[in-house]
Amino acid sequence: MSRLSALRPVLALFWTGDRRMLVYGTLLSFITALAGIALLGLSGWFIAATSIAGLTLITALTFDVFMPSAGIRLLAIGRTASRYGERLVTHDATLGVLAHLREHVFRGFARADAARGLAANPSRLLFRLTIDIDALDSLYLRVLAPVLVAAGAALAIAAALAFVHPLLGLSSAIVLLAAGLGIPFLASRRAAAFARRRAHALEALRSRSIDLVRGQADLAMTNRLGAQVRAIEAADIRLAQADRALNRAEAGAGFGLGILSAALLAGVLLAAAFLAEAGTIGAPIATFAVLLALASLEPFALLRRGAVEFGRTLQAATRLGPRLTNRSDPPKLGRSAEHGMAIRLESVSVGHPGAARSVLSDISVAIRPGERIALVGASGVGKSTLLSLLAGELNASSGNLTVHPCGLLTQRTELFRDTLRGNLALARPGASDTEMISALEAAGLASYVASLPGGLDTILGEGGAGLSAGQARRLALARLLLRDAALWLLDEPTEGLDGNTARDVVARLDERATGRILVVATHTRREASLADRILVLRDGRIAADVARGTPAFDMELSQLRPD
Ligand SMILES: Nc1ncnc2c1ncn2[C@@H]1O[C@H](COP(=O)(O)OP(=O)(O)OP(=O)(O)O)[C@@H](O)[C@H]1O
Repeated sequence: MSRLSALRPVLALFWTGDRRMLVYGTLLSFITALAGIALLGLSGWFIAATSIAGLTLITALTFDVFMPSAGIRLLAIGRTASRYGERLVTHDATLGVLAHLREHVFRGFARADAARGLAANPSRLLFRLTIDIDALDSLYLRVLAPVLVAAGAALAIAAALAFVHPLLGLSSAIVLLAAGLGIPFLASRRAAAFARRRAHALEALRSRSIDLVRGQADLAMTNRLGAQVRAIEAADIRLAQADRALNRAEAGAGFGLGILSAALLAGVLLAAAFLAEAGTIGAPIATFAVLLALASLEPFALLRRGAVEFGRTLQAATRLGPRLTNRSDPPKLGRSAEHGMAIRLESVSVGHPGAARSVLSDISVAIRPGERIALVGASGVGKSTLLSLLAGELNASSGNLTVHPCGLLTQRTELFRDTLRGNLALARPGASDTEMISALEAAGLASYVASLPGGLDTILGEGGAGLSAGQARRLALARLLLRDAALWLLDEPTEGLDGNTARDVVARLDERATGRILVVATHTRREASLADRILVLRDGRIAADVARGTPAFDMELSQLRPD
């Protein structure tokens, strides 16, 4: 039961989406199933009734062939039309639901706490957004709608058989509902572990294959190619074993439903023969009852696939559920963002989520508009953490914070598989080519881009592949320069650039940063020379705060890495 409760957020999302389409789809499926069953029953009755009517002249002349044959034609055409409509509506509804779901999952993963967790395992997002969401399409198409349709059809058949004889109706209702739903239920329990195993094997197969392709050179150098290939083969074998087990479970459910169908048919046949013998019903009604019984299990047969996939569906719902609830990020403590105001931190402490202690404690500092700050200190002291706090990526655990909207250049350059233009436009969607080229110039990359045949339309590979590390860094810098933010936060902006380019970039930054607040985390003299104030971090606190023009400033500068 607790596992079933994992479906709640998914079902709630289905319901808040376009539920009309889901309801129409189910109704159309129900009409299609009913029309098929009624067609068989009415045809059987009609054939039997016409042949009996033909035995004597009077009945042959008086028997109305038109109404039943019109009914048969109506049912045949109606079934075709409703099947067409059902396919259209149910698939449209499913695609709509999946799109809705994908958006919610993505929003869930975009929350700061989840995004940080994902950074450690990016393939997880890919799997959640692809195979987990796809696994949920069977919830409506193969489980919810077919269960409702099969149960509804069973009740309708039982009601029709109750007209033949009440006991026949009651017993068929019990058999159809108990065994028709029970067999797929048992199949789903039998298959659940295999369905989950299949999903794990598929993820392992995909991620190991990606590792093989991406890390081919490293694997070859360390003589691990063979081991990686064997790991892929092992995942493939597990996948095939799970597939075989699932196929067996599905075949078993099919076999069970086949036996049930034969047993029900035999039972109704015997009952109809008994009732006909007793004179309670005639041959046409007996034929009608037998053919209804013949068709009654058809809607249940559609449950087989959904039943064996149900374990996977539950697993996907369990994984995605926490991302679907409407929790927002925790409020940012004492944070206000007002234009024209300086940055102000009052007794602020900050740490990384899940870490035992704060990285920075009880920090107080005020930064005036237009001021340029260099953050210096030993590696791991918390410079990047302070930038993340100012950028709003981390929350303060205590204290008050006033900060501007900002542009942030982190140590890890995030570039996307897109054109250079697309990568730059992330910073300012409406930016013109001239503005982009000017930003590239300021970042020292314009002449390289001009030398490319595609110019700004050149497509980058995943993660900026196609650019050297230094070029990628300059492109990220150009993207920052395009952002017209009052505050620029730069984390070691010229790391990885050669001396000449780095000096050039610092000079251009100096020019472009006029009028903005600049906070640069750095280990080098050339970057710190941009600043008119140096904050020295030590042991989680600000150990020194020195202004340009003082001997202390020159001393701090001299202790930094020379260019
Ligand atoms: N995502 C994270 N989760 C947990 N702890 C982290 C995380 N990122 C950094 N830390 C820890 O926070 C502390 C400060 O790290 P931070 O990156 O801010 O240092 P830094 O001064 O910028 O170092 P560097 O000069 O090497 O870039 C370190 O002890 C580090 O281990």
